[in-house]
Amino acid sequence: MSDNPMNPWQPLFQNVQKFSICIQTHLFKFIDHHSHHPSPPKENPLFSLHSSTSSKVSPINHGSTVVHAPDSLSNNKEKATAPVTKEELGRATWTFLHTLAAQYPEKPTRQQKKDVKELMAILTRMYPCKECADHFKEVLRANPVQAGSHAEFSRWLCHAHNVVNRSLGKLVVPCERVDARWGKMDCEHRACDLQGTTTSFGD
Ligand SMILES: Cc1cc2nc3c(=O)[nH]c(=O)nc-3n(C[C@H](O)[C@H](O)[C@H](O)COP(=O)(O)OP(=O)(O)OC[C@H]3O[C@@H](n4cnc5c(N)ncnc54)[C@H](O)[C@@H]3O)c2cc1C
Repeated sequence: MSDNPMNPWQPLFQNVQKFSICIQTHLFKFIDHHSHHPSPPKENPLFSLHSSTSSKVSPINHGSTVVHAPDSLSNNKEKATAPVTKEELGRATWTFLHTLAAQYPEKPTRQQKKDVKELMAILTRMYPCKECADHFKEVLRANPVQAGSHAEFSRWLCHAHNVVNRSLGKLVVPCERVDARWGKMDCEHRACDLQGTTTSFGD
């Protein structure tokens, strides 16, 4: 396709590309925060959707829309497709879970309480490390999920994480200080906060 100004798909491609850059900026912010990575690329997104071709990118898919990847990525397939380790997966999952706990409302709805319990149960069935999933099932059996409030759920999760830590010979974390380690996501106008009930009846 060429850069035809009359192309009716052009606004869509531009929006998708803006979205892609936005996601990558937040992703890089996160990585930067944790590993002092250099600042995010501003004009060279990991993937870009164009209605035209460029000499600096290689198409990796053909069709009505061409998806381009930077040469550095398309020439280095091994790196791009390298599987994550059990440790990397574990760190990413704990980050997700503790961040969820940090944002879990003080007064969760009945549905939110049900959802976190279900989420933990799903981990015991679908976590992509069977040994870990089986182990977590035992952890949950001995320590049923407590999700009546933010404080209760974040302490419970910290305790469950410590049970896993102990079994792996790792240091345990004092759970009364868990809020100092994990906070809410840094979103403008608290746009990432989960909403809970403002009243205490009904649960
Ligand atoms: C549900 C689940 C079950 C797992 N089961 C197994 C298993 O059976 N066998 C196995 O080999 N691996 C398992 N893992 C992976 C393992 O727990 C670690 O994630 C992995 O070994 C990497 O450890 P890490 O030392 O980098 O820190 P992680 O344990 O991944 O912790 C990440 C960060 O969380 C913080 N943290 C540590 N403990 C706590 C706590 N109690 N409360 C709050 N924050 C804390 C620390 O800052 C730490 O750097 C499991 C992971 C998950 C999510």
